[in-house]
Amino acid sequence: MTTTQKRIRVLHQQLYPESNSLNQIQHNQTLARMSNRKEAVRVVVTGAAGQISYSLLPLIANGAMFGPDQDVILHLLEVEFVLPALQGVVMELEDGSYPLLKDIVATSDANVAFKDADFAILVGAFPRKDGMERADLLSKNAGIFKVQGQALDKVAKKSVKVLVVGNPANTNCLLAQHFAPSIPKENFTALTRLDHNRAKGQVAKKLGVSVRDVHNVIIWGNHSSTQYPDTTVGHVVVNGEKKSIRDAVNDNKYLEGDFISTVQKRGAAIIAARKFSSAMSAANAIVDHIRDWVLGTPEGEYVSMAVPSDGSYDIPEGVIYSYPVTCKNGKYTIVQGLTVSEFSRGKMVATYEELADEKKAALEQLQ
Ligand SMILES: NC(=O)c1ccc[n+]([C@@H]2O[C@H](COP(=O)([O-])OP(=O)(O)OC[C@H]3O[C@@H](n4cnc5c(N)ncnc54)[C@H](O)[C@@H]3O)[C@@H](O)[C@H]2O)c1
Ligand SMILES: O=C(O)CC[C@H](O)C(=O)O
Repeated sequence: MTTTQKRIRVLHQQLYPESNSLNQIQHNQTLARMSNRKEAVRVVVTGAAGQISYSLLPLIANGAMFGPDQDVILHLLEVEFVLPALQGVVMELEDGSYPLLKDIVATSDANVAFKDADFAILVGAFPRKDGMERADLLSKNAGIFKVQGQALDKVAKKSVKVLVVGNPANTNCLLAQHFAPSIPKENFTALTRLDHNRAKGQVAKKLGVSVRDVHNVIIWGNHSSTQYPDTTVGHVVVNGEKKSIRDAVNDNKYLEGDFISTVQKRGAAIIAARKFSSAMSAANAIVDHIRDWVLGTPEGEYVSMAVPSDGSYDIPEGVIYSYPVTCKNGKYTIVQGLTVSEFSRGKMVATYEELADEKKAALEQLQ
Protein backbone atom coordinates (compact mmCIF):
# COMPACT_ATOMS: atom_id res chain seq x y z
CA MET A 1 0.00 0.00 0.00
CA THR A 2 1.43 3.41 -0.97
CA THR A 3 1.63 6.33 1.53
CA THR A 4 -1.21 8.10 -0.28
CA GLN A 5 -3.41 4.97 -0.10
CA LYS A 6 -2.63 4.66 3.63
CA ARG A 7 -3.57 8.34 4.20
CA ILE A 8 -6.86 7.89 2.31
CA ARG A 9 -7.63 4.80 4.39
CA VAL A 10 -6.97 6.63 7.69
CA LEU A 11 -9.07 9.58 6.53
CA HIS A 12 -11.89 7.22 5.47
CA GLN A 13 -11.80 5.49 8.87
CA GLN A 14 -11.96 8.88 10.65
CA LEU A 15 -14.86 10.03 8.52
CA TYR A 16 -16.82 6.74 8.52
CA PRO A 17 -15.86 4.74 11.63
CA GLU A 18 -19.09 2.70 11.44
CA SER A 19 -18.30 1.50 7.89
CA ASN A 20 -15.03 0.13 9.19
CA SER A 21 -16.72 -1.84 11.95
CA LEU A 22 -19.37 -3.00 9.49
CA ASN A 23 -16.66 -4.24 7.14
CA GLN A 24 -15.02 -6.01 10.04
CA ILE A 25 -18.29 -7.72 11.02
CA GLN A 26 -18.89 -8.82 7.44
CA HIS A 27 -15.32 -10.06 7.17
CA ASN A 28 -15.68 -12.06 10.41
CA GLN A 29 -18.98 -13.54 9.22
CA THR A 30 -17.36 -14.60 5.97
CA LEU A 31 -14.48 -16.22 7.86
CA ALA A 32 -16.94 -18.02 10.15
CA ARG A 33 -18.98 -19.20 7.19
CA MET A 34 -15.84 -20.44 5.49
CA SER A 35 -14.63 -22.35 8.54
CA ASN A 36 -18.10 -23.97 8.90
CA ARG A 37 -18.25 -24.69 5.24
CA LYS A 38 -19.16 -28.26 4.37
CA GLU A 39 -16.84 -30.21 2.13
CA ALA A 40 -17.71 -29.75 -1.55
CA VAL A 41 -19.99 -32.39 -3.05
CA ARG A 42 -19.11 -34.01 -6.36
CA VAL A 43 -22.08 -33.90 -8.71
CA VAL A 44 -22.01 -35.81 -11.99
CA VAL A 45 -24.21 -34.55 -14.80
CA THR A 46 -24.28 -36.71 -17.93
CA GLY A 47 -25.37 -35.29 -21.26
CA ALA A 48 -23.80 -32.11 -19.97
CA ALA A 49 -23.82 -30.29 -23.30
CA GLY A 50 -27.47 -31.11 -23.99
CA GLN A 51 -30.48 -28.86 -23.65
CA ILE A 52 -31.64 -29.94 -20.16
CA SER A 53 -28.14 -29.51 -18.78
CA TYR A 54 -27.89 -26.02 -20.22
CA SER A 55 -30.75 -25.03 -17.91
CA LEU A 56 -29.67 -27.30 -15.05
CA LEU A 57 -25.98 -26.49 -14.56
CA PRO A 58 -26.46 -22.83 -13.54
CA LEU A 59 -29.09 -23.89 -11.00
CA ILE A 60 -26.67 -26.36 -9.39
CA ALA A 61 -23.86 -23.80 -9.43
CA ASN A 62 -25.95 -21.05 -7.85
CA GLY A 63 -27.05 -23.11 -4.83
CA ALA A 64 -30.65 -23.86 -5.85
CA MET A 65 -30.05 -27.60 -5.47
CA PHE A 66 -27.97 -27.92 -2.28
CA GLY A 67 -28.45 -24.58 -0.57
CA PRO A 68 -26.32 -21.44 -0.26
CA ASP A 69 -23.59 -22.95 1.96
CA GLN A 70 -22.71 -26.01 -0.06
CA ASP A 71 -19.78 -25.91 -2.49
CA VAL A 72 -20.04 -28.14 -5.54
CA ILE A 73 -17.60 -29.77 -7.92
CA LEU A 74 -19.27 -30.48 -11.25
CA HIS A 75 -18.27 -33.63 -13.13
CA LEU A 76 -19.55 -33.25 -16.68
CA LEU A 77 -19.82 -36.33 -18.92
CA GLU A 78 -20.41 -36.16 -22.65
CA VAL A 79 -19.77 -38.38 -25.66
CA GLU A 80 -16.40 -37.69 -27.20
CA PHE A 81 -17.50 -35.88 -30.34
CA VAL A 82 -19.49 -33.40 -28.25
CA LEU A 83 -16.50 -32.46 -26.06
CA PRO A 84 -15.74 -29.28 -28.05
CA ALA A 85 -19.28 -28.03 -27.38
CA LEU A 86 -18.91 -29.05 -23.73
CA GLN A 87 -15.83 -26.82 -23.54
CA GLY A 88 -18.11 -23.90 -24.40
CA VAL A 89 -20.39 -24.84 -21.49
CA VAL A 90 -17.36 -25.04 -19.19
CA MET A 91 -16.26 -21.55 -20.30
CA GLU A 92 -19.74 -20.21 -19.55
CA LEU A 93 -19.69 -21.79 -16.09
CA GLU A 94 -16.30 -20.18 -15.44
CA ASP A 95 -17.64 -16.86 -16.67
CA GLY A 96 -20.74 -17.20 -14.45
CA SER A 97 -18.67 -16.28 -11.37
CA TYR A 98 -20.55 -18.77 -9.18
CA PRO A 99 -19.11 -18.55 -5.65
CA LEU A 100 -20.18 -22.13 -4.79
CA LEU A 101 -18.64 -23.72 -7.88
CA LYS A 102 -15.29 -25.01 -6.69
CA ASP A 103 -14.11 -27.02 -9.67
CA ILE A 104 -15.20 -28.57 -12.97
CA VAL A 105 -14.17 -31.90 -14.47
CA ALA A 106 -15.22 -32.33 -18.12
CA THR A 107 -14.67 -35.73 -19.72
CA SER A 108 -15.95 -38.45 -22.03
CA ASP A 109 -14.64 -41.22 -19.76
CA ALA A 110 -17.33 -42.56 -17.42
CA ASN A 111 -14.72 -43.85 -14.97
CA VAL A 112 -13.31 -40.33 -14.60
CA ALA A 113 -16.75 -38.70 -14.42
CA PHE A 114 -18.17 -41.00 -11.72
CA LYS A 115 -14.99 -41.09 -9.57
CA ASP A 116 -15.92 -40.39 -5.93
CA ALA A 117 -19.34 -39.07 -6.98
CA ASP A 118 -21.75 -38.02 -4.24
CA PHE A 119 -24.60 -37.42 -6.70
CA ALA A 120 -25.14 -38.69 -10.24
CA ILE A 121 -27.75 -37.06 -12.43
CA LEU A 122 -28.07 -39.20 -15.54
CA VAL A 123 -29.54 -36.93 -18.20
CA GLY A 124 -27.48 -38.07 -21.20
CA ALA A 125 -29.64 -40.11 -23.56
CA PHE A 126 -31.37 -39.56 -26.86
CA PRO A 127 -34.67 -37.69 -26.47
CA ARG A 128 -37.77 -38.60 -28.45
CA LYS A 129 -38.36 -36.42 -31.48
CA ASP A 130 -41.71 -35.74 -33.10
CA GLY A 131 -42.87 -38.97 -34.79
CA MET A 132 -40.74 -41.33 -32.66
CA GLU A 133 -42.29 -43.88 -30.32
CA ARG A 134 -41.09 -44.23 -26.72
CA ALA A 135 -40.27 -47.89 -27.40
CA ASP A 136 -37.62 -46.68 -29.90
CA LEU A 137 -35.83 -45.06 -26.97
CA LEU A 138 -35.36 -48.29 -25.07
CA SER A 139 -33.24 -49.83 -27.79
CA LYS A 140 -31.30 -46.59 -28.34
CA ASN A 141 -30.58 -45.84 -24.70
CA ALA A 142 -30.35 -49.12 -22.76
CA GLY A 143 -26.62 -49.61 -23.45
CA ILE A 144 -25.78 -46.19 -21.97
CA PHE A 145 -27.21 -47.12 -18.58
CA LYS A 146 -25.44 -50.47 -18.47
CA VAL A 147 -22.05 -48.78 -18.97
CA GLN A 148 -22.85 -45.99 -16.51
CA GLY A 149 -24.16 -48.45 -13.89
CA GLN A 150 -20.89 -50.36 -14.17
CA ALA A 151 -18.84 -47.18 -13.80
CA LEU A 152 -20.89 -46.10 -10.77
CA ASP A 153 -20.30 -49.51 -9.22
CA LYS A 154 -16.57 -49.28 -9.81
CA VAL A 155 -15.62 -45.73 -8.90
CA ALA A 156 -18.45 -43.74 -7.23
CA LYS A 157 -18.88 -43.42 -3.47
CA LYS A 158 -21.07 -46.25 -2.14
CA SER A 159 -23.35 -43.56 -0.73
CA VAL A 160 -23.90 -41.97 -4.16
CA LYS A 161 -27.46 -40.80 -4.78
CA VAL A 162 -28.55 -41.42 -8.37
CA LEU A 163 -31.30 -39.69 -10.34
CA VAL A 164 -32.10 -40.98 -13.83
CA VAL A 165 -33.71 -38.48 -16.20
CA GLY A 166 -32.90 -39.93 -19.66
CA ASN A 167 -35.88 -41.83 -21.08
CA PRO A 168 -37.33 -44.31 -20.54
CA ALA A 169 -36.25 -43.01 -17.14
CA ASN A 170 -37.70 -45.69 -14.81
CA THR A 171 -36.34 -48.60 -16.80
CA ASN A 172 -32.98 -46.96 -17.47
CA CYS A 173 -32.75 -46.46 -13.71
CA LEU A 174 -33.44 -50.14 -13.17
CA LEU A 175 -30.63 -50.97 -15.61
CA ALA A 176 -28.14 -48.67 -13.86
CA GLN A 177 -29.13 -50.22 -10.52
CA HIS A 178 -28.80 -53.75 -11.93
CA PHE A 179 -25.24 -53.06 -13.11
CA ALA A 180 -24.19 -51.42 -9.84
CA PRO A 181 -24.81 -54.18 -7.29
CA SER A 182 -22.41 -52.73 -4.69
CA ILE A 183 -24.51 -49.56 -4.28
CA PRO A 184 -27.64 -49.75 -2.10
CA LYS A 185 -30.70 -50.30 -4.29
CA GLU A 186 -32.62 -47.46 -2.64
CA ASN A 187 -30.02 -44.96 -3.87
CA PHE A 188 -31.42 -45.29 -7.40
CA THR A 189 -34.34 -43.03 -8.33
CA ALA A 190 -35.93 -41.69 -11.52
CA LEU A 191 -37.57 -38.37 -12.28
CA THR A 192 -41.36 -38.06 -12.03
CA ARG A 193 -41.18 -34.70 -10.26
CA LEU A 194 -41.80 -32.99 -13.59
CA ASP A 195 -45.13 -34.86 -13.86
CA HIS A 196 -45.88 -33.96 -10.23
CA ASN A 197 -45.22 -30.29 -10.95
CA ARG A 198 -47.31 -30.49 -14.11
CA ALA A 199 -50.22 -31.94 -12.11
CA LYS A 200 -49.96 -29.12 -9.56
CA GLY A 201 -49.85 -26.61 -12.41
CA GLN A 202 -53.04 -27.97 -13.98
CA VAL A 203 -54.94 -27.91 -10.66
CA ALA A 204 -53.73 -24.38 -9.92
CA LYS A 205 -54.80 -23.21 -13.37
CA LYS A 206 -58.21 -24.83 -13.06
CA LEU A 207 -58.84 -23.15 -9.69
CA GLY A 208 -57.14 -19.85 -10.49
CA VAL A 209 -54.80 -20.21 -7.51
CA SER A 210 -51.03 -20.29 -7.13
CA VAL A 211 -49.19 -23.64 -7.31
CA ARG A 212 -47.95 -22.93 -3.80
CA ASP A 213 -51.54 -23.42 -2.61
CA VAL A 214 -51.77 -26.92 -4.15
CA HIS A 215 -50.55 -29.86 -2.05
CA ASN A 216 -50.12 -33.62 -2.18
CA VAL A 217 -50.98 -34.52 -5.75
CA ILE A 218 -49.44 -37.91 -6.55
CA ILE A 219 -47.87 -39.46 -9.63
CA TRP A 220 -48.01 -43.25 -9.55
CA GLY A 221 -45.94 -45.51 -11.79
CA ASN A 222 -44.04 -44.84 -14.99
CA HIS A 223 -42.81 -41.52 -16.41
CA SER A 224 -44.85 -42.19 -19.54
CA SER A 225 -48.38 -41.80 -20.83
CA THR A 226 -49.56 -44.66 -18.53
CA GLN A 227 -48.59 -42.71 -15.39
CA TYR A 228 -51.47 -42.08 -13.00
CA PRO A 229 -51.74 -38.46 -11.81
CA ASP A 230 -53.96 -38.76 -8.74
CA THR A 231 -55.70 -35.95 -6.88
CA THR A 232 -57.73 -38.02 -4.41
CA VAL A 233 -55.75 -37.10 -1.28
CA GLY A 234 -54.57 -33.68 -2.47
CA HIS A 235 -55.75 -30.41 -1.00
CA VAL A 236 -55.61 -26.69 -1.62
CA VAL A 237 -55.22 -23.93 0.94
CA VAL A 238 -56.76 -20.66 -0.17
CA ASN A 239 -57.07 -17.66 2.15
CA GLY A 240 -56.12 -19.92 5.05
CA GLU A 241 -58.93 -22.37 4.26
CA LYS A 242 -58.02 -26.01 3.53
CA LYS A 243 -60.18 -27.91 1.04
CA SER A 244 -59.71 -31.22 -0.76
CA ILE A 245 -58.88 -30.79 -4.45
CA ARG A 246 -61.98 -32.89 -5.18
CA ASP A 247 -64.24 -30.43 -3.35
CA ALA A 248 -62.47 -27.32 -4.62
CA VAL A 249 -62.63 -28.41 -8.28
CA ASN A 250 -66.07 -29.99 -7.88
CA ASP A 251 -65.78 -31.79 -11.23
CA ASN A 252 -64.76 -35.44 -10.87
CA LYS A 253 -65.36 -36.02 -14.58
CA TYR A 254 -62.53 -33.56 -15.28
CA LEU A 255 -60.23 -34.91 -12.54
CA GLU A 256 -60.67 -38.50 -13.75
CA GLY A 257 -60.63 -37.55 -17.43
CA ASP A 258 -59.03 -34.50 -19.09
CA PHE A 259 -56.84 -33.69 -16.09
CA ILE A 260 -55.21 -37.14 -16.18
CA SER A 261 -54.71 -37.22 -19.93
CA THR A 262 -53.34 -33.65 -20.04
CA VAL A 263 -50.64 -34.52 -17.50
CA GLN A 264 -49.92 -37.89 -19.11
CA LYS A 265 -49.47 -36.32 -22.56
CA ARG A 266 -47.81 -33.05 -21.54
CA GLY A 267 -44.33 -34.19 -22.60
CA ALA A 268 -45.65 -35.15 -26.05
CA ALA A 269 -47.52 -31.82 -26.35
CA ILE A 270 -44.28 -29.94 -25.65
CA ILE A 271 -42.39 -31.97 -28.25
CA ALA A 272 -45.14 -31.26 -30.80
CA ALA A 273 -44.99 -27.50 -30.03
CA ARG A 274 -41.25 -26.96 -29.53
CA LYS A 275 -39.94 -29.77 -31.74
CA PHE A 276 -37.66 -30.53 -28.79
CA SER A 277 -38.53 -32.19 -25.53
CA SER A 278 -39.06 -30.19 -22.36
CA ALA A 279 -35.84 -28.81 -20.90
CA MET A 280 -36.36 -25.76 -18.66
CA SER A 281 -39.14 -27.43 -16.68
CA ALA A 282 -37.18 -30.70 -16.56
CA ALA A 283 -34.14 -28.91 -15.09
CA ASN A 284 -36.34 -27.25 -12.49
CA ALA A 285 -37.89 -30.61 -11.53
CA ILE A 286 -34.43 -32.19 -11.22
CA VAL A 287 -33.47 -29.48 -8.74
CA ASP A 288 -36.72 -30.03 -6.80
CA HIS A 289 -36.14 -33.80 -6.65
CA ILE A 290 -32.54 -33.68 -5.37
CA ARG A 291 -33.11 -30.69 -3.08
CA ASP A 292 -36.03 -32.37 -1.34
CA TRP A 293 -34.20 -35.72 -1.11
CA VAL A 294 -31.19 -34.04 0.51
CA LEU A 295 -32.70 -31.16 2.47
CA GLY A 296 -36.11 -32.71 3.24
CA THR A 297 -39.74 -32.02 2.38
CA PRO A 298 -41.84 -29.56 4.39
CA GLU A 299 -43.88 -31.19 7.19
CA GLY A 300 -46.97 -32.93 5.75
CA GLU A 301 -45.95 -32.38 2.12
CA TYR A 302 -45.79 -35.33 -0.32
CA VAL A 303 -43.68 -35.26 -3.46
CA SER A 304 -43.48 -37.88 -6.19
CA MET A 305 -40.29 -39.85 -6.79
CA ALA A 306 -39.80 -43.00 -8.85
CA VAL A 307 -38.02 -45.40 -6.46
CA PRO A 308 -37.47 -49.15 -6.23
CA SER A 309 -40.86 -50.78 -5.58
CA ASP A 310 -40.92 -52.59 -2.23
CA GLY A 311 -44.39 -54.12 -2.27
CA SER A 312 -46.05 -50.90 -1.05
CA TYR A 313 -49.58 -50.59 -2.42
CA ASP A 314 -49.26 -54.17 -3.75
CA ILE A 315 -46.88 -53.13 -6.51
CA PRO A 316 -44.46 -56.05 -6.79
CA GLU A 317 -40.77 -55.50 -6.09
CA GLY A 318 -38.38 -55.22 -9.02
CA VAL A 319 -39.39 -52.07 -10.90
CA ILE A 320 -38.74 -48.36 -10.37
CA TYR A 321 -42.21 -47.03 -9.57
CA SER A 322 -43.32 -43.50 -8.78
CA TYR A 323 -44.85 -43.16 -5.31
CA PRO A 324 -45.78 -40.33 -2.97
CA VAL A 325 -42.82 -39.87 -0.60
CA THR A 326 -41.64 -37.61 2.18
CA CYS A 327 -37.95 -36.92 2.76
CA LYS A 328 -35.95 -36.33 5.92
CA ASN A 329 -32.23 -36.52 6.80
CA GLY A 330 -31.26 -37.49 3.24
CA LYS A 331 -33.72 -40.41 3.04
CA TYR A 332 -37.08 -40.78 1.34
CA THR A 333 -39.99 -42.76 2.79
CA ILE A 334 -42.94 -44.00 0.76
CA VAL A 335 -46.16 -42.59 2.22
CA GLN A 336 -48.15 -45.53 3.59
CA GLY A 337 -51.79 -46.20 4.32
CA LEU A 338 -53.50 -44.08 1.66
CA THR A 339 -56.90 -45.37 0.58
CA VAL A 340 -56.89 -46.66 -2.99
CA SER A 341 -60.21 -46.67 -4.87
CA GLU A 342 -61.04 -49.24 -7.52
CA PHE A 343 -60.56 -46.57 -10.19
CA SER A 344 -57.09 -45.77 -8.85
CA ARG A 345 -56.13 -49.44 -8.46
CA GLY A 346 -56.86 -50.08 -12.17
CA LYS A 347 -54.62 -47.20 -13.23
CA MET A 348 -51.84 -48.13 -10.77
CA VAL A 349 -51.77 -51.70 -12.08
CA ALA A 350 -51.82 -50.61 -15.75
CA THR A 351 -48.73 -48.43 -15.32
CA TYR A 352 -47.00 -51.22 -13.32
CA GLU A 353 -47.66 -53.64 -16.18
CA GLU A 354 -46.02 -51.28 -18.64
CA LEU A 355 -42.95 -51.13 -16.38
CA ALA A 356 -42.83 -54.93 -16.13
CA ASP A 357 -42.94 -55.15 -19.96
CA GLU A 358 -40.22 -52.49 -20.34
CA LYS A 359 -38.04 -54.37 -17.86
CA LYS A 360 -38.39 -57.61 -19.81
CA ALA A 361 -37.56 -55.87 -23.11
CA ALA A 362 -34.56 -54.05 -21.60
CA LEU A 363 -33.04 -57.13 -20.03
CA GLU A 364 -33.53 -59.13 -23.25
CA GLN A 365 -31.81 -56.36 -25.14
CA LEU A 366 -28.73 -56.50 -22.94
CA GLN A 367 -28.38 -60.33 -22.95
N1 LIG B 1 -37.78 -37.82 -16.85
C1 LIG B 1 -38.17 -36.66 -17.30
O1 LIG B 1 -39.04 -36.01 -16.70
C2 LIG B 1 -37.61 -36.09 -18.56
C3 LIG B 1 -38.00 -34.81 -18.98
C4 LIG B 1 -37.44 -34.27 -20.13
C5 LIG B 1 -36.53 -35.00 -20.88
N2 LIG B 1 -36.18 -36.25 -20.47
C6 LIG B 1 -35.18 -37.05 -21.18
O2 LIG B 1 -33.88 -36.54 -20.86
C7 LIG B 1 -32.96 -36.92 -21.90
C8 LIG B 1 -32.09 -35.73 -22.32
O3 LIG B 1 -32.89 -34.74 -22.91
P1 LIG B 1 -32.22 -33.43 -23.59
O4 LIG B 1 -33.36 -32.66 -24.13
O5 LIG B 1 -31.24 -32.79 -22.69
O6 LIG B 1 -31.47 -34.12 -24.81
P2 LIG B 1 -30.26 -33.54 -25.68
O7 LIG B 1 -30.20 -34.36 -26.92
O8 LIG B 1 -30.36 -32.06 -25.81
O9 LIG B 1 -29.01 -33.84 -24.76
C9 LIG B 1 -28.63 -35.14 -24.48
C10 LIG B 1 -27.12 -35.14 -24.39
O10 LIG B 1 -26.71 -36.42 -23.95
C11 LIG B 1 -25.50 -36.70 -24.58
N3 LIG B 1 -25.23 -38.14 -24.50
C12 LIG B 1 -25.70 -39.14 -25.29
N4 LIG B 1 -25.16 -40.30 -24.92
C13 LIG B 1 -24.37 -40.05 -23.87
C14 LIG B 1 -23.53 -40.85 -23.06
N5 LIG B 1 -23.41 -42.16 -23.27
N6 LIG B 1 -22.84 -40.26 -22.06
C15 LIG B 1 -22.92 -38.94 -21.86
N7 LIG B 1 -23.69 -38.11 -22.60
C16 LIG B 1 -24.41 -38.67 -23.58
C17 LIG B 1 -25.69 -36.19 -26.00
O11 LIG B 1 -24.44 -35.98 -26.63
C18 LIG B 1 -26.43 -34.89 -25.73
O12 LIG B 1 -25.56 -33.78 -25.61
C19 LIG B 1 -33.82 -37.51 -23.00
O13 LIG B 1 -33.80 -38.93 -22.90
C20 LIG B 1 -35.22 -36.98 -22.68
O14 LIG B 1 -36.23 -37.79 -23.23
C21 LIG B 1 -36.69 -36.80 -19.33
O1 LIG C 1 -40.71 -38.36 -24.86
C1 LIG C 1 -41.69 -37.95 -24.23
O2 LIG C 1 -42.83 -38.34 -24.47
C2 LIG C 1 -41.60 -36.95 -23.10
C3 LIG C 1 -40.27 -36.26 -22.93
C4 LIG C 1 -40.04 -35.87 -21.51
O3 LIG C 1 -39.83 -37.01 -20.74
C5 LIG C 1 -41.17 -35.05 -20.90
O4 LIG C 1 -41.93 -35.57 -20.10
O5 LIG C 1 -41.28 -33.86 -21.23
